[in-house]
Amino acid sequence: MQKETPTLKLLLIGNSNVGKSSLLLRFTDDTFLPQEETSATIGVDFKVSNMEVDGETFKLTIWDTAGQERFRTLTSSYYRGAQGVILVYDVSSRETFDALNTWWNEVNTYCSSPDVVKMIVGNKVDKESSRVVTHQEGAAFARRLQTLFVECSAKTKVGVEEAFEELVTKIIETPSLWQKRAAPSSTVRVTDGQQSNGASSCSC
Ligand SMILES: Nc1nc2c(ncn2[C@@H]2O[C@H](COP(=O)(O)OP(=O)(O)OP(=O)(O)O)[C@@H](O)[C@H]2O)c(=O)[nH]1
Repeated sequence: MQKETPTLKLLLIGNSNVGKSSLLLRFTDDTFLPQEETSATIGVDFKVSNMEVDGETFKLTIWDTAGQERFRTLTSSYYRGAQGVILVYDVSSRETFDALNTWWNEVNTYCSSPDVVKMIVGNKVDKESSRVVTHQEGAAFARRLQTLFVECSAKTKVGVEEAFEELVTKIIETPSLWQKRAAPSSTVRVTDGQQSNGASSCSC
């Protein structure tokens, strides 16, 4: 019998305009859209990508959520089943960095499992001349919250792949997040009203 590809759910959150959709597009399609071609995310969007780690393929479903409050609906359902959450800010905007406290509280409200891997990402490092949040500040904040921390640029590509790789590697190092004890193949479980064959896991 063919082995099922483990599926991981990752979530991008953070203020509007910090570059969540751009990070996702850079990671999945290696593309960056200029300002005039981008638009605010409405509700939620997601893309699927495969990643190989130590010879094993993982299927990533990466959810891009709206930063604008008026476009955020069904918040708790975004988080359901997520194994990794990326909290994004813009290094050239103090307001987006300060808002991480609010995003952090939201994660802790909706992700009850302490195992869910969180990563803080400072985006737009290409805008070095208008940077207002230093690398040290970002790193210190992440250290205080005991999360992973990466700076990157969706525009220049710097750090983007590394961010996703580090997050996924950390998730894989936490088997409780993605491995289900092998259920007999004939077993069908019912979760949240939906049928599931026990292939993927839910942590939140
Ligand atoms: N210079 C620079 N601009 C970026 C970068 N990433 C995104 N942008 C720009 O920032 C703007 C917002 O990017 P989005 O990816 O739409 O931001 P978002 O966080 O998804 O916004 P919402 O969908 O409203 O939550 C766009 O004009 C992007 O082109 C980056 O790394 N560097």
